[in-house]
Amino acid sequence: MEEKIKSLQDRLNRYNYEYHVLDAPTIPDSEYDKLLHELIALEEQYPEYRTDSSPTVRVGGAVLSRFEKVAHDTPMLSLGNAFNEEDLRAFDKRIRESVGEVEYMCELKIDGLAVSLKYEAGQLVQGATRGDGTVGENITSNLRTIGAIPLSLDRSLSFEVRGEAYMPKSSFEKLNTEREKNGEALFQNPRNAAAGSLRQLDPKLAAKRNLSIFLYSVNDLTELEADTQSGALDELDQAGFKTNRERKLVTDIEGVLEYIAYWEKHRNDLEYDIDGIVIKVNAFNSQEDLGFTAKSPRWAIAYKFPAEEVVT
Ligand SMILES: NC(=O)c1cnc(N)c2cc(Br)sc12
Repeated sequence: MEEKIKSLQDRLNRYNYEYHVLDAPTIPDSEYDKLLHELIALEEQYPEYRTDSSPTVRVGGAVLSRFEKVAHDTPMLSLGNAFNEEDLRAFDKRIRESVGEVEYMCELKIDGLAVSLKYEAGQLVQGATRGDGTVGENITSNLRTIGAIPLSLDRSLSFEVRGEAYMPKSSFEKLNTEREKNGEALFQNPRNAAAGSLRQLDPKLAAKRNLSIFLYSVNDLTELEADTQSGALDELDQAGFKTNRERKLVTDIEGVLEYIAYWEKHRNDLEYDIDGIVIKVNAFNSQEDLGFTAKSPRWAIAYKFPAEEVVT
């Protein structure tokens, strides 16, 4: 019986990955639900086989009275900002004067909530908010309800990954329509809705909010072979994490400016909100040479889109 339960758990975790990470389900939702209920019944009968990484425990957990504070192993820093081409060229000049010619990794700046996920031997052991950058809140039970977050990895990796939890625009519209019907206050934007959802003390409520996540950095690189940001993101893909596929490696600041111009024009075609572009020096050895200021990395900058005129 253990084999049957284990294989059903693995099968459902795979389907979950296809649906939430690849956005390419291979079975209809009805089939997934049928198999999930079959597994729930079997785990009721044989609770000794209900492991922490079983797909049936995504929406478990008691209702918390408050969130425990957790200290981050290394601070979750913010980024320096650039508001125009001049700022970007100044950033590029400073980089090149310091470490010579570099490649840049361009990534969309997701308008959500920065979170940290910790894995030990391939198991998700902790999920936390950024908080003040040094101390965050333990919201593991809420983050476990996000389908795009793997509860266990195929490889027995022990590391911390960081990313941005967000609410897709379509889920935001649906949520506000429902809240309007129930006479509840509306959320101003998907970012506030995502933050409000992850602050729910009852994970069953968070589970209903259809949140997702893009992972974009690994905190301790010992477990990875990659020596560039581009390589690290590809390894996160292979490890089963959802990363943002619009990323682009460019060879100079002209490439950065082209990427920014493209997404300034096409950002509304995305299924999620972005508030800018993150530009990073791609090579980790150059990142190490450049280091950090007290507040942010010297090897990255956030280009902020001009605030959109609100059409009243
Ligand atoms: N791709 C990235 O690095 C990225 C995307 N979206 C964001 N909101 C942030 C914030 C920091 Br700090 S980095 C980053």
